Amino acid sequence: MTNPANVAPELRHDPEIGPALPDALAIAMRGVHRAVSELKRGTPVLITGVPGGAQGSSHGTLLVAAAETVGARGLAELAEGALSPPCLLLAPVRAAAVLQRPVKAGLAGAGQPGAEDGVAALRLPPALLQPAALRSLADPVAERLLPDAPELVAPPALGPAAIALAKLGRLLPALVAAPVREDVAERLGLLRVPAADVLSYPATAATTLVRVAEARVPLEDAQDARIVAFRAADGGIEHLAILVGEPEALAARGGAPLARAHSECFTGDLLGSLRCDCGPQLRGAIRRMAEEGSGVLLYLAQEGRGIGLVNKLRAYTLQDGGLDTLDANRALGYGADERGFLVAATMLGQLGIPRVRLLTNNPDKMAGLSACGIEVTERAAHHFAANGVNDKYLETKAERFGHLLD
Ligand SMILES: Nc1nc2c(ncn2[C@@H]2O[C@H](COP(=O)(O)OP(=O)(O)OP(=O)(O)O)[C@@H](O)[C@H]2O)c(=O)[nH]1
Ligand SMILES: [Zn+2]
Repeated sequence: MTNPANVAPELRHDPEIGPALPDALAIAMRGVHRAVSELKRGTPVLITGVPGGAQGSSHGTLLVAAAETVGARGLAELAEGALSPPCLLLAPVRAAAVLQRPVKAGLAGAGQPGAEDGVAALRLPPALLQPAALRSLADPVAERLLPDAPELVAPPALGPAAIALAKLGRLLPALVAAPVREDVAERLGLLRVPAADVLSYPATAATTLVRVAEARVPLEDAQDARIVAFRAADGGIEHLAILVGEPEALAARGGAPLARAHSECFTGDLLGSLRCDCGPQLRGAIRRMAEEGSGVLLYLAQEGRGIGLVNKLRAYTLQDGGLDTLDANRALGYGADERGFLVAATMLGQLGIPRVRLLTNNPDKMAGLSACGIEVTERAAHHFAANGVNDKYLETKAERFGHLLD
């Protein structure tokens, strides 16, 4: 079941050939994908269109480059294409850390998707317009003494879309930005991406998932298991469903199979990291489904609660410095939890499983799946004993994320 609000009415899925994507949607997704790639390789891009403003005019276009990746060439292009001196876009919490004083949240774009806390902008003195200084401004792990103090300026209207684009690339949400000289942008062949396409990308990718492959994979803990792979229509990130027994048959009879929406954790699931409880939760869920005879585990490509593995490693370093798991995410400029539930709901819908008993301690997962059209008939608690390393992590989940303890 998908959230009808997020599905274009003319969009239909054919399991044989994939989704029949309207051209406009396909072009929009491709454009966002390309823009993310440009940012990751340090190339500036243009974000177009102020909501309710002068669409397509140079005032409605923002030239941006990711602070984390931009090098000398990218900065030279940015300087050449900028109509006025560039500023640095940051999450307000990161700006406050740089300035060492409180910064009011919601300076621009508060309430827009992808920018829940708004955006702050810092004026960049010339000494800070170089790659190492920008990385240091962007990254709390790479902080060092700066030669010149930046100051707050009014953020551009397209700031939230710029931050959202960096987050899609799992980059630090920090971008050098300036209004653009259209003639220079044209000459440099810089890519343009509409802000609206960036902001709607997560919902579009989630609702255009298709089943692309499936195989029987007997597991140590569940002999009768299959893996079904799902891929977004733009060829983006892939998600897996691990089916134990025949949960679809149970669902077809009106039953609610055991289900778990498990976010990928490379360190915990694969390496047995003691910092979290993901490994025991993954294997424990599969064991429980095997004991019961059936169940479905959605293995979601949402590493680090949606901030990606690289940022999760940064968050771990911040946690070693004293922050908890929630504040570490925030210090990086990310939200405490960046995951959405539309992907999981779409997968369940396509598997023909509209109602589930959900293995989780996280009330947000139940509410999120319900909001996307999946009926959660019951919560099945999913606790594992602390291991001496993850004790504080589990405490934080209970105290600050509201995870249920029973
Ligand atoms: N950012 C960040 N992510 C973490 C940290 N520790 C674990 N994770 C990630 O958190 C996710 C764990 O998610 P889940 O176990 O599915 O969900 P949950 O919110 O704990 O809820 P449950 O269903 O009760 O387990 C994985 O993507 C991990 O990579 C951390 O310290 N920081
Ligand atoms: Zn983990």
